[in-house]
Amino acid sequence: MSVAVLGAGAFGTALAIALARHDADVTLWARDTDVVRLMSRDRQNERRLPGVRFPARLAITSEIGTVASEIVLLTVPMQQLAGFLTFHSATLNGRILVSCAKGIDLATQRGATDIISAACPEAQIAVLTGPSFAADIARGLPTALTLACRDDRTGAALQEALSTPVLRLYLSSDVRGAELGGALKNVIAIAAGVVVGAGLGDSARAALMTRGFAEMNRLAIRLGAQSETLAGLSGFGDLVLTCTSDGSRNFRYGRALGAAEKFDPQTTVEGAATAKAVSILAKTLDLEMPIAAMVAALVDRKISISDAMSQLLSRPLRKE
Ligand SMILES: NC(=O)C1=CN([C@@H]2O[C@H](COP(=O)(O)OP(=O)(O)OC[C@H]3O[C@@H](n4cnc5c(N)ncnc54)[C@H](OP(=O)(O)O)[C@@H]3O)[C@@H](O)[C@H]2O)C=CC1
Ligand SMILES: O=C(CO)COP(=O)(O)O
Repeated sequence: MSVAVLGAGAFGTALAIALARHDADVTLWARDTDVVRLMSRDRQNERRLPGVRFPARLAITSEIGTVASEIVLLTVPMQQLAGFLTFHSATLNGRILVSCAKGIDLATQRGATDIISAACPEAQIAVLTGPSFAADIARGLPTALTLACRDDRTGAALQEALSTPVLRLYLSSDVRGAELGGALKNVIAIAAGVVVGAGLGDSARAALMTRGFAEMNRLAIRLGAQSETLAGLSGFGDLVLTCTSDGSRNFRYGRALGAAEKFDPQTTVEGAATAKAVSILAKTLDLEMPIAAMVAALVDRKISISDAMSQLLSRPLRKE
């Protein structure tokens, strides 16, 4: 079995390592020839996933045209996905494309699978998502993810091809629910970080996670997702992980906002743009998404932390 992973960030590198360790022929593609040269020389991704050696079956390339695998994992960040596909759709059309990005495109307010199917209409599309830090996958720690695909046979084949003894994939046909769970939990993770950074305590964080989960469901179900999917690994599972762990960049970013501390602007924080996309969607769909609106306003520095909190706390009392 051969798999290509396009995008040599932390997640793409970790998946490539995990699959190559488990006897797959894996090609990891990066756009930058210097990065490819260094990874080939050092047999590790020093910048994005330092300290984890590449298995022998992991090949590295900057030549996307030489990538022959039928199964292709797309691991570039969400806000770069549409631009990436503009360049590479001819190469990728007709293959099995597995979306691994967690976000909503700000320019179009569309999820990854809609962006992929618009660029590559002949491709078969799946979503791989769930609670999984790149560092954990790369270390071979046990991880469980959702593999969502509308076509049952392709989904089952991908589940088989991409599972390893420590990377367990659960199959779903709810592509919309899987991609929205992964996208929306990042927004709530930023808000959870804000609560912790502002010193509001763990009880407030638990309340925010719970109300955030209700908000995730509200939007996702309106967009055609199934509530069972949101309650699974791709929604609730990933929400728990990213709202409670320092390993999450979204959580750390929110915590820095809440504590008025600096944060490295080069870090990938998918929830920031996604919160803005969600706020636009909420207006269009006439949905109440107060936590996403608060995160969007905080990201753009349109509101102070204390004003954000008092706005949330002064909302009318209502039934749960
Ligand atoms: N890290 C994690 O633990 C997890 C991440 N994810 C998801 O995976 C996605 C990627 O995240 P992650 O790997 O962590 O991100 P990183 O910040 O580690 O790396 C981003 C990578 O994307 C590459 N990239 C950016 N734009 C383009 C482009 N236009 N064409 C080609 N490559 C590009 C960058 O290349 P360059 O260095 O040249 O800029 C870099 O290698 C996100 O949606 C994230 O939510 C999902 C689960 C876990
Ligand atoms: O999605 C992730 C874990 O499942 C990674 O979260 P961060 O992007 O917040 O680091």
